[in-house]
Amino acid sequence: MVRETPYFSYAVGELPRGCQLCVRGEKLVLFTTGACPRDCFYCPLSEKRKGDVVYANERPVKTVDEAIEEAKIQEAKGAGVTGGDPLARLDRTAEYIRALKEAFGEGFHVHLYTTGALATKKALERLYDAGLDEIRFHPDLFNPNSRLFEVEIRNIRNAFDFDWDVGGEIPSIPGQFERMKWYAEFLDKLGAKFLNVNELEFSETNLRALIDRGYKPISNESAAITGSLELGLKLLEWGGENTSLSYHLCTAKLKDAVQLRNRLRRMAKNVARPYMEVTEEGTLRFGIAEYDDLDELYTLLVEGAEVPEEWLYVNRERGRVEMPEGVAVELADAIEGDVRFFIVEEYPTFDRLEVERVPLP
Ligand SMILES: C[S@@+](CC[C@H](N)C(=O)[O-])C[C@H]1O[C@@H](n2cnc3c(N)ncnc32)[C@H](O)[C@@H]1O
Ligand code: SF4
Repeated sequence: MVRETPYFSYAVGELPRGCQLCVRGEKLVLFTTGACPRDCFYCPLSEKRKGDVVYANERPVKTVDEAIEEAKIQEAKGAGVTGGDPLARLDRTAEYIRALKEAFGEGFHVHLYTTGALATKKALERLYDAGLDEIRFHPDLFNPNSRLFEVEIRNIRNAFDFDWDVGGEIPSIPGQFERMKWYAEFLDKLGAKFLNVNELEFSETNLRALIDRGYKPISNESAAITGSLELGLKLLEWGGENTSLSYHLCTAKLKDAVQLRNRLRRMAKNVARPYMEVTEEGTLRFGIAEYDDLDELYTLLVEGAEVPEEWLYVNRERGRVEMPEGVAVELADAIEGDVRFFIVEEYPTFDRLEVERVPLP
């Protein structure tokens, strides 16, 4: 019953539509607020994202138009609306969903993650009217002292009044099999479509709390927590036999090696300048030269070394001149003095995260 997918994940039944697009890197990640009524010990949000901030992928946005522009760069076919709890800023969340649907058409698939704490019938109606296609609930299952759990569970029922896909999405927390099973049965009785289970991962902000509870990363190279994947698989095996839900066990490796890589590749082809090479990984690879005086450096390269101007780009923000990799290699050999040459690899994301820097001799 449980099958391994081509994306390093596991499934019972069909993948939710939101996941089908996400694994191909076709979902814009729209973070509409860091505000959240909960305080989960495993919360992965960075300090920066815990505020009332809006991001489209890695890009901080102030307007709907900026989010639409980001979706265009990615050639996104849908969006996953996340947070925080997007319902904590309902007006803004509904505005962004509506605007994306208007800009890209009805077929642009939008799914949303929520705690359920604020999912009144009225709030859900607003999201439905804005065009939301799929909703995923993550109630406070693993907190025995929860103030919100009862309300969240009651609110989930409200979602079945609308013609959209309803499911659950929870992390797989070692030691919590009974709670996970309980939630699967609850969703099944309501007639939900799916339950997604995430392999538990640590981040900078939750590592201490996870270690204090006895959880450990599986290795130095991975953010995944020991035992989470195995427990998720056990739930899928049980669920496949005992419920009619579809299940998707989403692994740390899927997020890293498949979803992110595919999204980067889609973006890279649209942001690469002519002197940049797009790698298999979806990163941008090119050469750079650094020197205190960029104008002097530019003149040296054009007049002294006779590099065609169209191969050079003066990036003042980053304090460097950019060029094709091969040109940097040749110049590093030919030019003596204080100019420093490197080959760099960067993400094609708004923040242009540098992932590799090799100095040229
Ligand atoms: C990152 S959250 C975003 C929406 C909302 N903040 C929430 O927690 O539901 C999306 C999903 O990630 C999962 N999740 C939360 N913390 C996690 C962690 N530390 N590792 C892996 N998955 C996690 C939950 O299953 C949640 O449904
Ligand atoms: S519901 Fe999500 S954002 Fe809110 S505290 Fe839990 S993990 Fe963090």
